Amino acid sequence: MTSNSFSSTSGLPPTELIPWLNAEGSLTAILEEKAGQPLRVKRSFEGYRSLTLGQKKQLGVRGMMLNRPMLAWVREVQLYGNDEIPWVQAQSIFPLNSLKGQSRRLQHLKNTPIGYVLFKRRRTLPNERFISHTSDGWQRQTRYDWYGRTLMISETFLPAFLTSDL
Ligand SMILES: C=C(O[C@@H]1C=C(C(=O)O)C=C[C@H]1O)C(=O)O
Repeated sequence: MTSNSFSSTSGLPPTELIPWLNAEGSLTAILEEKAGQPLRVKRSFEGYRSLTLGQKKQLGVRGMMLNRPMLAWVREVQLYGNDEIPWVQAQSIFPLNSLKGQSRRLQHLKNTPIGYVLFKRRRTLPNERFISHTSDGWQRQTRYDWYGRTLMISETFLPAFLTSDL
């Protein structure tokens, strides 16, 4: 179940981007289909960070917990299709309590796309999605419920994505 809310100062996204912003399931899978080759992932950051108030709210944190410091594992990447310049930049936030048991492997992905793990057994996952326009491009922020663990993935479609043959 996805509820999409468009919030932007410059009206609606370009028509050709809307199916990508709304796509259910793994973005990796449809980017690879478009590229005709495996997605290349370049990591720019991976490690523990203290969450901002905004990030805590996006993760659904409420009440007193909002005022407490909250650590999460954060991964920031650029995703490459069949171009020399990146199509998407992404940030994934895993609150520590979402990194128990099996999901600890999400901290050791290296250049494997998260999508390979998240959508390994299920084509789609329950989620709530927010779409907005940022200075880097149109962005979708998805809060996933992954077997009871909450994680937040933001994906921004960079200008190169729009100029590639859609
Ligand atoms: C979350 C997915 O994985 C993709 C891969 C990412 C990564 O490896 O860090 C981040 C965001 C996604 O675009 C997906 O396939 O939907």
